[in-house]
Formats: sequence, structure tokens, C-alpha cells
Amino acid sequence: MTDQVFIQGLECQAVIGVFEWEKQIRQTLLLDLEMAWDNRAAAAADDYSKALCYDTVSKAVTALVQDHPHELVETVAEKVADLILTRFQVAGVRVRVSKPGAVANARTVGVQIQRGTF
Ligand SMILES: Nc1nc2c(c(=O)[nH]1)N=C([C@H](O)[C@@H](O)CO)CN2
Repeated sequence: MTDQVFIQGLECQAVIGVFEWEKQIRQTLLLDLEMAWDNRAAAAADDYSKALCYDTVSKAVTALVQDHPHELVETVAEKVADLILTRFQVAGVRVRVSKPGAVANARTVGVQIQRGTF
């Protein structure tokens, strides 16, 4: 099954980082999500209830990332993947977490993980 629902560049203001000064501020994280989802039923019936709602997922992920402090972008990626797999019954997910402010001479840095099956 190759269908996906995706979310690109989801901007979150998070308490994120290993250093003490980072725990006192919010920094931008950008999330890219790809979720395995068979879109045929929703499309055939033109039925929102059969779709994976990117707005609902975006709100849930934003709350998770913004409402709890984390040290590592790896932890954020794992928690987001777990949320999507469990709360939204998605079979597979790719999560990319970018921290654009972290390295002065890099456009961005971060991690990408894949969990479940596509
Ligand atoms: N693989 C990782 N490396 C680093 C992380 C991280 O979350 N994962 N974090 C930091 C610091 O918080 C850094 O972003 C401060 O600028 C360093 N390396």
C-alpha cells in the first residue's frame, strides 16, 4: 500500500535541548510527517470520516511537542511516531525533526525515523 497522508514543515515552539540555557527558552522545531494511509475509501465516498485528518494530527503533534520539555530531537521523533501509530491507527510513519537554529553554519540539523510498515 503506497498511499500516504503527509504534513510538511509543521512549526512548533518547543523547550528542546541538552544545555541549561536551552531549558529556559523556546526554539523552533520543524516536523515533516509521512503516514501510511489507504485513501481509497475516503476518496470513493468523498467521506471525511474515512480520511486521516491532517489538521487533527497536526494539532495533536503540536501539543505533544510544545507542552513537554525534551532534551533530544530523537526523543521528540520517537514520541511523535508513537502518538501517530497508536492514537490514529496508522500502520507506518516517517518523522523528520529539524532544529534549524542549532548549528550556526548549517541550514538545519535533526533526525529522521521510520516506524511501523508502509
Ligand atoms: N543527535 C543529537 N545531537 C545533538 C542534539 C540532539 O538533540 N540530538 N542536541 C544538541 C544541543 O541541544 C544543541 O542543539 C544545542 O545547540 C547537540 N547535539
